[in-house]
Amino acid sequence: MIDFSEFYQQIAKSRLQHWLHCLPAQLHEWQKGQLHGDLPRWGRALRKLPPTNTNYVKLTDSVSIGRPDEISSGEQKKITNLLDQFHPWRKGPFNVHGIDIDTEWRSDWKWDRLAPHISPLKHRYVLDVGCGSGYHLWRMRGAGAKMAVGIDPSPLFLCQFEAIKHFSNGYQGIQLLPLGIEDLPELNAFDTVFSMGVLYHRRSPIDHLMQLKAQLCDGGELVLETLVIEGDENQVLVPGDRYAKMRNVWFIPSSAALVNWLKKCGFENIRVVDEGKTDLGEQRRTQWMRNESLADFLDSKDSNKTIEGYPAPIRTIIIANKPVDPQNTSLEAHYE
Ligand SMILES: Nc1ncnc2c1ncn2[C@@H]1O[C@H](C[S@+](CC[C@H]([NH3+])C(=O)[O-])CC(=O)[O-])[C@@H](O)[C@H]1O
Repeated sequence: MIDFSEFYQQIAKSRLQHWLHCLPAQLHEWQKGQLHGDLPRWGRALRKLPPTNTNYVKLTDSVSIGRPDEISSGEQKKITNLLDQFHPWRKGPFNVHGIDIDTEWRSDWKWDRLAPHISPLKHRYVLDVGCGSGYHLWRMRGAGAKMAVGIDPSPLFLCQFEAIKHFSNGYQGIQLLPLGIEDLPELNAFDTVFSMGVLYHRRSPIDHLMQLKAQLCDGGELVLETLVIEGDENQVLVPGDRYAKMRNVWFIPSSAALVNWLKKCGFENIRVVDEGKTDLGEQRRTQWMRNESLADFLDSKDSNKTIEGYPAPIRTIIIANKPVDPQNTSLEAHYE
């Protein structure tokens, strides 16, 4: 249904080549398990997307692929209708041949907050864990990453990614894989690993941090973005049944507590580079995401509280490094 063979060819020549011992079999199993879900329907919509031909792939300030004047108005309508079959579009925005996919989240705002603080991505191998539709993967390539790999178990987000990629005229060095963090072997190969909006969904956040560390090469950089509460290093919120109507929220620490967790996991050079309340303009209902959004998750009389009475979402960005192991010779020395 989804063809990953070109990606396998790309990584066969790279420092990720050791991943090939398990990845193709894993993805084959995954596709077999999707036969009775929505993937076949989304796959049909993907195959109906008309071929277009562009060399316009702009990834620096936005994700804009293809110019408006490269397609007819009839094609524009057809593409818009097909893209709408991948509703709800949560992470973006994307512009495809002038079609503005105004997603629920302004993921570009998050990118703008973190970009000044991270090590330059030029020539780096980067992994984005829980990458959603892959919006940030495109921005990582735009910032010069040699290869941007995203993992996200949701088949819808894979199809959204493939839909955008369809228009990019064979653009390489970027791929979303339908895997969870728990499915990865210890690759110890990425220069930068991003985990954004994932930690609070994990039942075991310390294991999550250790799994992220196991993907980094020595000295590599972790960019961790997650929900936090205000408070000192001893404060952690474990919400009841729901937090902001989400059922799958487990641990919301303070930034100070999270710094301690990272220390405990053996990270170094840990710094909080940004912390702020989520703005109603950053997560909202749009014509491409017609379900409930942040305004519906907050107390209508007090926007400092969620509808359950918990503190409204505050998000932190923390950067840390995996220590260099003096015993370990650099991966770079082995490949390329
Ligand atoms: N086990 C797992 N492993 C990896 N990903 C997972 C797992 N479980 C769920 N996810 C994925 O993690 C993403 C979290 S959203 C952040 C998107 C982007 N990073 C953003 O910063 O905007 C945050 C939110 O919407 O609450 C979803 O796409 C899940 O499918």
